[in-house]
Amino acid sequence: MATKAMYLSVTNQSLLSSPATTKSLQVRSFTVRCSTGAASTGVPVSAPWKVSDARLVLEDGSIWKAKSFGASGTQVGEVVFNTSLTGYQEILTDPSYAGQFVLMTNPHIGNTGVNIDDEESIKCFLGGLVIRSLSISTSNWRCTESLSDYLSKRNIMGIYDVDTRAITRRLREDGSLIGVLSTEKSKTDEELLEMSRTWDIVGVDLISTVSCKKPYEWVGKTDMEWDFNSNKRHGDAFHVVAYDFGIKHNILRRLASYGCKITVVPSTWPASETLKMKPDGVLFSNGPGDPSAVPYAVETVKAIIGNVPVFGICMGHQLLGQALGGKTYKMKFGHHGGNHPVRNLRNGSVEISAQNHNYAVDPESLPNGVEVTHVNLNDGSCAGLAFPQQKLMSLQYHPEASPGPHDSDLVFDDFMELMKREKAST
Ligand SMILES: NC(=O)CC[C@H](N)C(=O)O
Repeated sequence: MATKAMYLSVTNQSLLSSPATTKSLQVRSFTVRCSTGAASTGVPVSAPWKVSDARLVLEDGSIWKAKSFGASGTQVGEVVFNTSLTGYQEILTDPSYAGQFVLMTNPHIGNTGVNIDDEESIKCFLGGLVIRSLSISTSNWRCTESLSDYLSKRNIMGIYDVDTRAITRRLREDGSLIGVLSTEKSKTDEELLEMSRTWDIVGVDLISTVSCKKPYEWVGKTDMEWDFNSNKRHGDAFHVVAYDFGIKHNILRRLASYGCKITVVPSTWPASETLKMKPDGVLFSNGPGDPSAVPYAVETVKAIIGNVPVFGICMGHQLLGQALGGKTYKMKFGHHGGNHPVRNLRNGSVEISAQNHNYAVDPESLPNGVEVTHVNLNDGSCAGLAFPQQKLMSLQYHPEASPGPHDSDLVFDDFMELMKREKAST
């Protein structure tokens, strides 16, 4: 197996570096001879490299031949591109990607394998993974499994050897597209195209498919060696109720590291039950899909705001925007990556942030008194809100993420301050 992988590497590299087909063909015959010894017997052998066995059919009619890894089958989803250089495991386990295929623009994926510490939830909720090149070996001291085995066990489809740059350009020009991934030869291109054109992600409640089913307590903190802001803690122990719309574990770890006692509740948990618990604060989490498709969650948020300090992250921010009377809209291709510059309008500083969203709050639609606190510097879209009168703060991006920079982590301090002020005033 290792030998086969080695030859695949040689073949692929040569194909990439040489424009001459003859040269790549020479390398291929070299691979056959050396890996099987068949040349000496003259017996023809099947190619030791993997041939295209999967298709990605986009709703615009384009068909992309690819090689499969992970699960087989047929799956429909919205294709989004993510520009992060690292963190594919956190992306795979971020429940906000439910219903979507993530295309990584970084061409080389799988090189650090996967490990037991980087999971952001209990499973992979995304529809599939689309990459240019699948690393043939893993090299990382924390690695416990290869990406390929990991996806197979979780029944998630992946494809590689596909022109991710060309697809990304198409998504940038035309906006997000629905696609169908298939390894099933029996399905025609037309059938797959029809599937992509009849499925939609807009207006679908996806948070109910990822949320926990009953409340639970969370105690795990960020591992000390990864905790960059531990000297800033002031030692108060706040009780936070965290609404699980698809919550990432690192949000919970960060709150635990700040000394919070955390009760995680399902997306349908009634506001009245939350208020009965008399929490010091409520967190509305990230989550998948269209914020307009979950009016019950908006009603819950509406019933809670004003009563206790609240913090919304991503989907939570969008639901707060709607609960305040504002509107959300679908962006052309959204923001998915680990290096989005955001300006904090309160102090003028710029944060490099991790982002993953296709929807945004329209600041023009918000009532007077609501302050836009953060702006995405790539396109000027709203990246954060505050409404001090209602003890409310929110971010459209991910302060808990660690794409390299930890610039946004201090916002958890702001949430602690909000709860501290409220506690002192009551
Ligand atoms: N990460 C999130 O919470 C994503 C929010 C929402 N599903 C969007 O795509 O905009």
